[in-house]
Amino acid sequence: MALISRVGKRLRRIIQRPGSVELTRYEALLPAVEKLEPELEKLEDAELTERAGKLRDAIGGAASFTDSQLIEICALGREAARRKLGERAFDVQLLGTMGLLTGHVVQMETGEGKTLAGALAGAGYALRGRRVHVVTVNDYLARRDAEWMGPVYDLLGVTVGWIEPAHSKEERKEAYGKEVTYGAVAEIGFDVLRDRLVTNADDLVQKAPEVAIVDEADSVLVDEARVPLVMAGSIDHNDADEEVAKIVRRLRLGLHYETDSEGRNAWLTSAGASVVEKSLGGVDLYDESGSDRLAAVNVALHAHALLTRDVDYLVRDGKVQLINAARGRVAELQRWPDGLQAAVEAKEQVTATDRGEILDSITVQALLARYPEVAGMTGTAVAVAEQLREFYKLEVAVIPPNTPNVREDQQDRVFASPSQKLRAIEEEIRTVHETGRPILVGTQDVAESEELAEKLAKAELPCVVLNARNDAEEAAIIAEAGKKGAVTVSTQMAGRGTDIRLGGSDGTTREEVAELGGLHVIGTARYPSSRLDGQLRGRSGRQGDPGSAIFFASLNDDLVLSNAPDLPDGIDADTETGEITDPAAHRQLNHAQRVAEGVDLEIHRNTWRYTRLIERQRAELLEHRDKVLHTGLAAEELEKAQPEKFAELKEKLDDSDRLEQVCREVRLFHLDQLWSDHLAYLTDVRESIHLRALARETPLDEFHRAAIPEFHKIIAESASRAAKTLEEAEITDDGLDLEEVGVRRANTTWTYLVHDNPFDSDFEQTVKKVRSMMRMKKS
Ligand SMILES: Nc1ncnc2c1ncn2[C@@H]1O[C@H](COP(=O)(O)OP(=O)(O)OP(=O)(O)O)[C@@H](O)[C@H]1O
Repeated sequence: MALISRVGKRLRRIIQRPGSVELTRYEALLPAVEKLEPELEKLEDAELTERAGKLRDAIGGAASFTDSQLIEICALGREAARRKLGERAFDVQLLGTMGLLTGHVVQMETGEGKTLAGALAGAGYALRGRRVHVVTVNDYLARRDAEWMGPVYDLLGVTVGWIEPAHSKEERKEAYGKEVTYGAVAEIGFDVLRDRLVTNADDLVQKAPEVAIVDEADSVLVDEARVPLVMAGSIDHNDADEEVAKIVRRLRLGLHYETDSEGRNAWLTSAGASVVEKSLGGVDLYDESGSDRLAAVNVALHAHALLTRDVDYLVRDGKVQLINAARGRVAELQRWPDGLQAAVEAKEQVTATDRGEILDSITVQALLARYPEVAGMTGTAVAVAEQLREFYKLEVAVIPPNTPNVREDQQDRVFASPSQKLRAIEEEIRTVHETGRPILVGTQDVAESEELAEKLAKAELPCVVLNARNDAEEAAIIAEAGKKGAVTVSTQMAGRGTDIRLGGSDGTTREEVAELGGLHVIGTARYPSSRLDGQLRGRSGRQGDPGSAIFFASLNDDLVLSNAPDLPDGIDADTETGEITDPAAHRQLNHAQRVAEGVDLEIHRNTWRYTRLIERQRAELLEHRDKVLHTGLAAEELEKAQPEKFAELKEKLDDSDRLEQVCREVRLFHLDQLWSDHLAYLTDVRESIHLRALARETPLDEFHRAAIPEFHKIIAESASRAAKTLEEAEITDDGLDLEEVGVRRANTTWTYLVHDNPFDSDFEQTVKKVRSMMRMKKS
């Protein structure tokens, strides 16, 4: 017995990956959940709802769940799902639900039923009296999951809603009024930003945040964490310098400009600078008067030299559309910072989009930090366990699969050059295709997927391409990707949430395809993150299906060149095929990926250090703004500052609510304006700190020194500006003529996400530092 328990413990340690929480506590509750089943099965629907209501009465307002409450929630949830979806929640799904209810990020493999596990947790939190937001990665999933799980919530007596971009303010208010609200992360964030600008408390759509359950948690909490969501306003137009774009287009790499090996920076050589100066009519770019022009040239050069069409962006419908590298999809709503966006638009000669003053912004990380309780679910959390702990204080719980994964993950094949690698990939596709097994090839970008498809067509190996350009056909392509003989070439798009069923949509040849060995996945290069590799592999072997996966790589792939270019000596390649079997080559490849991941983490850390100060300032400001919004503070202050004019206004309006509202609008106008100016100032400081860093000052300290005193002026300044407005504005029948004194809010506002800001902070230094640190560690 003792031996069995020792072996069991050891086995558990192996299964229980490092960095994950013990599941024993939850597993021990499963028998009790099962025991309740016959009793609950006998209840009428109404009785089941009533029982959930009793649980609500017992636990409403509690700070956490006791074991018996977890048991009751799981038992009621399992029964509700069985009745309403015809799906009795598996034990592993209930482990996921319990992990979520205790504030963890649960790792459940693809296709294991996270949607239901998340919904039962949503219902559990709601019964404890918490308002829940289930945060999804896109609008489609928000609606799909809310509608799909709606009947389960309903039976448990919990109200549910969702938000999507087309929703009106009223519809949003209603959706946020439900106990559980599903919404895409961007949409929830935009509502937060819009709420921050209302001048009348009745216009608020959200209530205070309480619980967030984040779907695809690694993607949202880590990959997209530093992406700012922006709310902009005003009406001016973007004037990209087309003349500069035209000049820069003629410049040649090596002669007129250089780039660093990571492709992050580009700069003019002296020959390049003199060509530009001459073309601009003999200006001196480097004297004081030329600095605007120099900035425009630098941005245009960045757009020209470092951003590549069909890799970083597409040009579709006369618009520049950014590609999200991690997902391989068009990044809806995203744009680069203004200058760069305009420069790329000028480079591609498409109509410039509007530019606006940033009214407010929030990063995804700061958005989630607002929730006192956060939990998440994803197929790949362990690889980012450290970051989840560091940035969110979240622990990972690894839930075992319901059916064991039997996919065969084959050893990478490494080649000396990309062309030798490509030849081997073609050969692999041909060999496997001849067996009839379906094949999914994952490429790094749109351009590569198209080149490969062309090459395969020439070799009489027809394939279907799925990339950001034809994302509308995604569902149809994926539906048939598991058919016998199918060859699908896809960018990272097929990485997440895509369900490739063996045998294709009708499933008639499922058994035959399974017998052949299932789906074979081929990666054409390792991704900059092992999680992306894992997601591609995960397309095969879903829910116990047979399948296999293999990655091809070359020591001249971008990943290696950018992150670990110094190869150890004495690595030999096969003279004919270029294949390298030396384990040192594999080590180099893994090392390059670890460096890339390290760089990414360091950038995340660095961005967070800056944003943290801004977030603290924002929180302080919002506290004050809330007071102005909900009380008569503005009126009191203005009465004190301008008693005579205030008395005049009071007499005219003869309605204290109206009087308070007029004062509030004036005061909030100035407060919001000052905050927007402050944000612009902080951006300037951050950019100029780059130069100060060269003067050996610590950039972050410098940033704080510049940012803190300016912030402390805002509240007092907004009060004194409001007093001045009251003094100067003419009193009219319905208040003050504010337009006349320039108090006019932006008449159009819009929201977008900023794509990784390449000019951010001390980016380059960070990258170099991490890279050399990683090299030192290795040697
Ligand atoms: N307990 C269950 N019994 C039977 N089928 C289930 C059960 N739970 C989930 N399913 C089914 O499994 C499929 C996958 O579920 P779901 O989409 O929630 O998986 P997932 O974990 O979110 O996958 P992905 O990571 O690919 O998004 C669905 O068709 C769902 O109906």
